[in-house]
Amino acid sequence: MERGENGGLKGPVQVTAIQGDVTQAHEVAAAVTGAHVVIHTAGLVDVFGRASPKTIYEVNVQGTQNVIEACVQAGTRLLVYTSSMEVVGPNTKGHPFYRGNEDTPYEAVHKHPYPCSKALAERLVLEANGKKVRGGLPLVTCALRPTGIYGEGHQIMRDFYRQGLRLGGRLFRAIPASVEHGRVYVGNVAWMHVLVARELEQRAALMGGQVYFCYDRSPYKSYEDFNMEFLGPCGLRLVGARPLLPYWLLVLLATLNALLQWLLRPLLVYAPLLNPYTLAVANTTFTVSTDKAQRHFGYEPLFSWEDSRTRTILWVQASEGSAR
Ligand SMILES: NC(=O)c1ccc[n+]([C@@H]2O[C@H](COP(=O)([O-])OP(=O)(O)OC[C@H]3O[C@@H](n4cnc5c(N)ncnc54)[C@H](O)[C@@H]3O)[C@@H](O)[C@H]2O)c1
Ligand SMILES: C[C@@H](CO)CCC[C@@H](C)[C@H]1CC[C@H]2[C@@H]3[C@H](O)C=C4C[C@@H](O)CC[C@]4(C)[C@H]3CC[C@]12C
Repeated sequence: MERGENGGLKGPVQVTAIQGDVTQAHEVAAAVTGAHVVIHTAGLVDVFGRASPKTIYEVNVQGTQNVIEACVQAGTRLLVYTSSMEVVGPNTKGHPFYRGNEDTPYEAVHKHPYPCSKALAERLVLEANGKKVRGGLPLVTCALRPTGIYGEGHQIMRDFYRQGLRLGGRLFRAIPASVEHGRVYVGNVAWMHVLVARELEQRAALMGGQVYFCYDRSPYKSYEDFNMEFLGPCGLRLVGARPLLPYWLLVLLATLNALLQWLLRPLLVYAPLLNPYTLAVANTTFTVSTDKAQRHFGYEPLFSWEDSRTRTILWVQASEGSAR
């Protein structure tokens, strides 16, 4: 194997897939045994009410506890956790977080099961830093907090695309363009994980117990305007310079959806995109501006904004065939 541009090993890599459920401690233990570093990214991402709060807790919190325990038992010293921006916010009060960093004061108050579970899991991971693993050495942990991830495989982007096609090539603005929402390209999120995994051992004193926002040079825009960076070149247009529906009506629709979800629960899972929580997230400014990852472990985005945009557009276009 030779060294690549970024100093990493280049060439074929052997991957062994081990399938397992993080809620099953013995399955996690089997997967972790013999590992030098663990990147724990598994999670139940549900802000739509598809899964019960109990299931979200079991996967995201109990699952993370199982991963920590497996590291301790197996003597694995390095643990990287995929947390989320939602551990910080937007909070239930709708306070904006504008170009914030890891040290920006913010009242992180959550009620929804998903951010609550991510916050609890992140705390478990950070508190486990320094815990003795088998063999007596200390565990070194850190947490990465991506903002809204986009790129190939982004299901919600595909859903918006299909909806736009059904509506004759149009989407209708619901959120003011002035509300900025942080986004990061999936390849850069992955790259940041790889760098942390690579550097954590050497820089344990600096990086152990730390949190890092995942960021790149994607532009600051509203959720809908950002999506149009990809959906526009795929033939869709966003109608309206301002939201077409007044905010109070969106709140009413979101509340009706929540009520319907509750009423229909015994019969079926009704989980539309719009609910009071997703509306609040989409309608609250949350953007990150930081260089902590660069300072601590030399992170630079692997994919430029232009590359990230092109790759995402190509993926959306490729999904067109299956959309019709
Ligand atoms: N999508 C985002 O915008 C975003 C933003 C910030 C953080 N995150 C975090 O990134 C991680 C990956 O999210 P994603 O958006 O790729 O979601 P995803 O649903 O595509 O990936 C989650 C993965 O976890 C696996 N998983 C779920 N339950 C499991 C279980 N019980 N045992 C083992 N594996 C299980 C799924 O099979 C899936 O492969 C999650 O931890 C999520 O909280 C996502
Ligand atoms: C009101 C609609 C008009 O078009 C738009 C609704 C969009 C919402 C469904 C999404 C807006 C923001 C998204 C979330 C955000 O990007 C960050 C997240 C963090 C991550 O850990 C999980 C996914 C998510 C919660 C993401 C989910 C979808 C949105 C709420």
